[in-house]
Amino acid sequence: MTHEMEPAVAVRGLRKHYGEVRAVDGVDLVIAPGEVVALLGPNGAGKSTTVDLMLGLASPDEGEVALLGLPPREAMVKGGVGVMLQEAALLDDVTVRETLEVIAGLHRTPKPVDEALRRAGVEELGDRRGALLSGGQKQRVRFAMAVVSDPDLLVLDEPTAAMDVESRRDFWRSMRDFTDTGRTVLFATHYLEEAEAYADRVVFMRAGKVVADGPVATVLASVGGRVLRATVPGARLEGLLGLPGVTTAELRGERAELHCSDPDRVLRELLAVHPAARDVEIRALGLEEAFVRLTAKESV
Ligand SMILES: Nc1ncnc2c1ncn2[C@@H]1O[C@H](COP(=O)(O)OP(=O)(O)OP(=O)(O)O)[C@@H](O)[C@H]1O
Repeated sequence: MTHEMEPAVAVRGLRKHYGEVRAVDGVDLVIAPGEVVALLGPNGAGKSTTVDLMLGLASPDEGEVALLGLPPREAMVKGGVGVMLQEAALLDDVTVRETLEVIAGLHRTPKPVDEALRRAGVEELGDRRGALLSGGQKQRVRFAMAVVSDPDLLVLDEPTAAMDVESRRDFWRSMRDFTDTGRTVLFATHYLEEAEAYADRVVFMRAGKVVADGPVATVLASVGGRVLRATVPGARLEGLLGLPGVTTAELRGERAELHCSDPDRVLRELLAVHPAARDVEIRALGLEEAFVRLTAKESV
């Protein structure tokens, strides 16, 4: 592989506004070769716009992008970057194999088409025309299209959007084979469990900005994440919120859920006020809860 000394992705001060909407509002992101990074955020956070700017499909108002040390278009033309976008068209009357042959023909050192089909787990779909593919099959074929150039960097926008559970599992198995060879992957997703399972690092966006960036465990720790649950007869929400160390609290019937960073302390405080509290559980915050807390704060 080439470009080993350069970051796979280097984005600095990226901005794109559409009228009043700050779709991307000052994003910095450096991804080292070999990293698998998930881009997360609620609808409208700016993930797709960031991906489009990174790939040179839209031009930024401000900021710079380098992929594998090159301007995006140059990196793409060289075949170093594989791309899987949600809306990538598949021609109805052309077979999957023919589509892949056309794409392979655009690159200098493509993989054999059969190998790309195999990597994407769609060997049996080679002779199928685009019109006859299901939504999930189309996504797998788009993956084959993205890897046929044998790229060092793969950028995927919601790759598993139309897939059922089994297809998603197969897809990620193919992806593992790809990343095991030291390639770099950036994928945007709404499935937090995919980020948790497959990414070395998560980047959370909200309102055009990066609000958290790091390994899953580090991001969870930064959100201060422990949850203490207990059955607390006679509890009232205001009282629970007033306990020292509690950041947020919920109460359903007698079952209380307290978010905090020091659950031992909160438990002592709770028992001091509510000696009858019982069925206590303490667990770490999940990525989904961290996501809600990181992305639901006051708008910036
Ligand atoms: N071409 C455009 N013209 C005007 N506004 C746009 C355009 N593209 C994106 N936006 C706006 O920019 C913001 C960010 O959109 P973007 O599609 O990047 O978000 P996203 O995080 O990818 O969302 P989703 O999870 O729904 O795909 C949104 O408010 C969107 O409406």
